[in-house]
Amino acid sequence: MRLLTDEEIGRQLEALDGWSRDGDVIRSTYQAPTFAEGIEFVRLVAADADQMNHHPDIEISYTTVRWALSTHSEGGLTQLDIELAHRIAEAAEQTGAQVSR
Ligand SMILES: C[C@H](O)[C@H](O)[C@H]1CNC2=NC(N)=NC(=O)C2=N1
Repeated sequence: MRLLTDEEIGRQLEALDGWSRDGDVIRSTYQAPTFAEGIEFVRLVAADADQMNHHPDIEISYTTVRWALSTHSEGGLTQLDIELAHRIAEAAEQTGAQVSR
């Protein structure tokens, strides 16, 4: 999978609420209603990640879930990171997690 251009990344991030670029990584922070729902949120994304064979960095702190996406094998951002960010947004909807700013 090829690296995305700066322009491709910027344009696609406009359609992803709560995500921002930090160099070779895209990041977001979500708040889940409860710790258990935060874990369920992570569990749903874990299943998607295994299916895609593309895995996020995850930091869980009580009801706060922080995500960092990058394609390690390419050393930057690819379409897989954008796709996984969309799947995270869907899992958030299913578990009541909200973008945190
Ligand atoms: C062998 C396997 O395909 C690789 O280790 C995969 C697994 N998941 C991955 N996830 C991410 N985010 N980047 C990778 O380069 C990557 N590589």
